[in-house]
Amino acid sequence: MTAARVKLVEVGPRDGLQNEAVTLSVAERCALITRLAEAGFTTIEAGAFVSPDKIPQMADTAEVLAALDLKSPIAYPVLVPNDKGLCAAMAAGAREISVFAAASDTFSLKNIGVTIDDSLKRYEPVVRRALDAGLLVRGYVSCVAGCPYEGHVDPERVADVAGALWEMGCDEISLGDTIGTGTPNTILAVLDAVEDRVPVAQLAGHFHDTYGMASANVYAAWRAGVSTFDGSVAGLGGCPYARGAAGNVASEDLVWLFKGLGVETGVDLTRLIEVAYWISQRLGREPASRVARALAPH
Ligand SMILES: CC(C)(COP(=O)([O-])OP(=O)([O-])OC[C@H]1O[C@@H](n2cnc3c(N)ncnc32)[C@H](O)[C@@H]1OP(=O)([O-])[O-])[C@@H](O)C(=O)NCCC(=O)NCCSC(=O)C[C@@](C)(O)CC(=O)[O-]
Repeated sequence: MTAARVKLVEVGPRDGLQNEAVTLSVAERCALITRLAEAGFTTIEAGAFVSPDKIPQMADTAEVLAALDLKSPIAYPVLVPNDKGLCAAMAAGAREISVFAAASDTFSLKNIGVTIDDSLKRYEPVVRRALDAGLLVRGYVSCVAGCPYEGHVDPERVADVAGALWEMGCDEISLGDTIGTGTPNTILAVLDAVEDRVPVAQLAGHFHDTYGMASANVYAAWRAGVSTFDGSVAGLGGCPYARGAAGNVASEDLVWLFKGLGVETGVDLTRLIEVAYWISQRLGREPASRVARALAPH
């Protein structure tokens, strides 16, 4: 059953900016978030409470949250890797957090310094505490269609990690094709395995566009019943622990794709493209999205 309305999660201010060479100021990060909200996004990933030594672009996420209206209907989730991150997120007033695991041990070790099993043990009390405090919790699984270090990833491994996060109480599980090697068949095999453990309505597709397959993967996942998709304005970003990985599917591509399918997103494409050009100029790059380039503002 395909959804007539999809939820688009704008991850540019986190996943996008975390891998850009230019580190933006808090004011610029807030301006980006505000413009994305004005374009119609209702969920905007606002930052990450991770080590500033590892990801300097996400330093001062508490200051970003302090400048946002956290009581507005717009959700501003933040990444949290451990209890220290949760404490900081809660102190900053976050109402939604995301924990992030992987389906590859090597990637997990490079990204967060622990194996998959140890990460799940670490997340269990973090998720419980966040839920007890009334926060919403998303669980990410990286490398669902391939790992930059280990290559092939077994869909059953993805299902085990997604299932473990779901059983911890996560409200939503986002399946990350971190290096963008997936094609529709790969993604459908992953969904097939994961759906035995997590209801499809609670899944999100998080596809990077390294090989230009992200929109095809979104379409396949939507046809398979997924109705939440992550995207990044202008296709910003990548992952610091996956060298060569391109950014997320551009949010402009998502809006264009779903517009063509007659599916409601709530996002104004013209305003979004203005934001794509504004942030790209600030970062000294071109928007990665061909939709944005085709519809470039004069
Ligand atoms: C996970 C850690 C923190 C472990 O880092 P660690 O070094 O193993 O942790 P530690 O406990 O040994 O602590 C070392 C230092 O980090 C500090 N520290 C410890 N925790 C925190 C924290 N929460 N916030 C701030 N500082 C922290 C801690 O206080 C200490 O400081 P020191 O005493 O040396 O001054 C580190 O490896 C880290 O921050 N890694 C960055 C992970 C990251 O942000 N990756 C990118 C996001 S994931 C992604 O992009 C994929 C995704 C989600 O988009 C989906 C997809 O596309 O696949």
